[in-house]
Amino acid sequence: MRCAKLCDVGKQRVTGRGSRLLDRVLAGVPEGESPLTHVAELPERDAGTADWPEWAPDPVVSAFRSVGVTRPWQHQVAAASRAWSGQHVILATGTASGKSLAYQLPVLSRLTSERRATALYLAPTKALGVDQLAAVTRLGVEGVRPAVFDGDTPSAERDWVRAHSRWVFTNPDMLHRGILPAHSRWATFFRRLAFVVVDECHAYRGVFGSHVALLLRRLRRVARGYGASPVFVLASATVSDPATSAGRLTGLECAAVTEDASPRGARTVALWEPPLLDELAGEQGAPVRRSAGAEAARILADLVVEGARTLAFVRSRRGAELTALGARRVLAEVDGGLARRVAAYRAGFLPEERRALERSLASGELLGVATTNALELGVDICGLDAVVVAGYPGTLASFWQQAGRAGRDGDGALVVFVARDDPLDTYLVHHPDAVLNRPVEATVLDPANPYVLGPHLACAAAELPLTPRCLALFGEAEARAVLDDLVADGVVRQRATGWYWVARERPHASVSIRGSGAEQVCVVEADTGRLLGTVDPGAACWQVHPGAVYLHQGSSYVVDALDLTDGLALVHAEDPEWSTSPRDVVDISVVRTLTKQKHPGGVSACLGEVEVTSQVVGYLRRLPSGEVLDHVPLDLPERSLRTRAVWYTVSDELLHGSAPGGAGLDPARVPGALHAAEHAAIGLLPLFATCDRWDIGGVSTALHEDTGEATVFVHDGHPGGAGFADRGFAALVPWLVATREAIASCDCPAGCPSCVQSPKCGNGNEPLDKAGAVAVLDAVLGVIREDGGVQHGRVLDQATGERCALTSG
Ligand SMILES: Nc1ncnc2c1ncn2[C@@H]1O[C@H](COP(=O)(O)OP(=O)(O)OP(=O)(O)O)[C@@H](O)[C@H]1O
Repeated sequence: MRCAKLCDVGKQRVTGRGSRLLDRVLAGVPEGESPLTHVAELPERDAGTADWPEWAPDPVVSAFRSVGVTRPWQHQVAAASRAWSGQHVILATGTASGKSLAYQLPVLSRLTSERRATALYLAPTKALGVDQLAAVTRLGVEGVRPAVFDGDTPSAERDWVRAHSRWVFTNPDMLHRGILPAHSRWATFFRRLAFVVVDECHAYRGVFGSHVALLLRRLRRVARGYGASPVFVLASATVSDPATSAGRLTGLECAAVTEDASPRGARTVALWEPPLLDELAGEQGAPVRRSAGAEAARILADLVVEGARTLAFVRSRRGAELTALGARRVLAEVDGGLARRVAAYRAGFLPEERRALERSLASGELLGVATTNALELGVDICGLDAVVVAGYPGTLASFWQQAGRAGRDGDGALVVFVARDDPLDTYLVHHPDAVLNRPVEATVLDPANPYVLGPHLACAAAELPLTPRCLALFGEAEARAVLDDLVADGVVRQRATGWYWVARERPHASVSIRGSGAEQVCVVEADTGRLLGTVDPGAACWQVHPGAVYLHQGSSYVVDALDLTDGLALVHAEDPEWSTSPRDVVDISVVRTLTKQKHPGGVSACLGEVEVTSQVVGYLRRLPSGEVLDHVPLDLPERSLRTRAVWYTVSDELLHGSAPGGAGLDPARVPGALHAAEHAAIGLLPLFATCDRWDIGGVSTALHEDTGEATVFVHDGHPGGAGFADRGFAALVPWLVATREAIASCDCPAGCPSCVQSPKCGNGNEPLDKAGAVAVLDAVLGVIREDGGVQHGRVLDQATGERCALTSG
């Protein structure tokens, strides 16, 4: 397969700069050892411009002209005009397609024509908010007084911002903790609020997305309390089904503008799988691939030698440092001057430092930069000669955001995606359509999760009493049920007119919108007493167990002690050469089956509530090459989690049967086959739900006491779930097909991290049966397909005991 595709592409390869650069990078690879699995040529696209809309006041148009924008692009006018006419709108077009102008134009026009109107801008990161403020300030439109209001704003300035700024740039954290609880101090601002801009809205997914969805409903309620109904303008480089995603996030009907009319240079996209190494052994003696970071360093160095301005995106901060270092080392042997033109970039940079970096990349003074995704959002770096993406960044949205930095008008650019040792990456480099022709994944969030809804209803009640009329905003029935619990807990009091917050202290400070909502574990440097950060209590045993290497703002620390009772992890600064990966053992019981599809032939697929009991039992120390140093045991308490899971059961006849369609497995092979199928399924779910494999977990067993059959569970890692299991259930067939393909297309003999080994398996990746997993998945998929796919299944709702036809597949 590999060869055929390459030859096809080879024939039609054009001589653009992208393919010339790729040839240079491949020059040193021995014949027959090409790491390429696919090469695609993406054509150039011309700009589609439009006239400035008639409603845009002259001073605003002149401001844009003064920064070099002579004519807007068509999608900018389409989105801006919708927002101007009062329609909520989401603009979902590519990286660097000028999304900022699309919201700046209606907002600045309104602020110019209505001298009292105000606007709010929300960014997922502080840095992006500061960058966008700088862009609006540069436009210099009179009377707007744009200002940042975030955790870094000195208190002396805060009063000024509240009183005078007409366009406030902030983030969800500040809106939650600083603005909504003190809304009476913002009364004038809220009364005149005309627009809310939600930038990079695909960042709001999973539990964080569910929090932000409820936060936006709280914002709408407070604004309504002051008589305002602002228009929402959302922007994202890439979200799937944008109108639905925006609707779920804001609770409002949103129009979508998706046709991208910005110009784009031609790009050569190469998919690259590093070779398996003979000399290194991973867990259970499995082969290890050359690390994506090491491969990226070499590619980066080759591109720099060619004079190509290149960004290499690497998954971790440490990885970014190591990749830059690796590239510099290679270059030092060629030309010391070139080595100095490579740098690392990671989180924690100040806006001035980002600007300086943008300038030196644009001028060519810097040729190569290895970076984390800190450079993904809101950095005006585009038109580069090459981008190397080392390791799938988790979502297709992020992948295109990163790849979109490459592409110059006229002469092409190169994008190289280097697979990591991981089933999802393996799948992607062997299935180019899943990278090149697939719509980006749906943004999954679940504002009805009672664990998230409860804290937000408490905050809402503390902001303004909740009346029965408001409940529709928060999902009527779910909100009533959660309020009943809050009343029973004595947190809110119900009166004839509604629900009232009773305590003196407001609940906001104890609600973390970036985690589960529970009290956080503080990570403190023991020597200095400095608070480095906080960790979700549910994740503490994972992230800050004794001995864990903890990274903060690019610096490395090692955990000395974890005290779960006091919520404290003590660390010291240390940068060992290894990283650590925790191992846990997990048990699962079914609390309630919500939907069940029973397929004649021996397979059932279910979605439901489960109780997961897990215990971190040790951790692996691993070198950057992937080599495992040792396993260190730990003694930590069990943790119990009530969440949602998707699971399938397989009958003994189907597992053992040798008739056509049966897996034909000897009973002794079943545990290893199910275990391998479970690991790969966890690795592949992020292809369908915007989650990380660390957001989910799994259990497989040859006989589960609740189902009475061989069962594979994949569960959400957050209390109440974040929608990931639901998404897995909805996409069961394509998900299992991709899982099977990822296993089958890995060329290792008996299982490795690229297919069925899991980096967090509590059983030390034992037993695993790679061929058995393919046999089980073939048998399961055969039965489901025989039954006409999932759409024709029946649903058993055990909560009501009713049977109804399944409507979603
Ligand atoms: N109509 C236009 N004509 C020419 N240049 C434009 C136009 N609109 C925007 N630009 C320029 O395109 C670049 C990218 O714009 P912008 O940063 O708004 O894109 P974006 O879509 O928000 O990017 P990202 O995906 O990184 O968030 C900027 O330098 C901007 O000045």
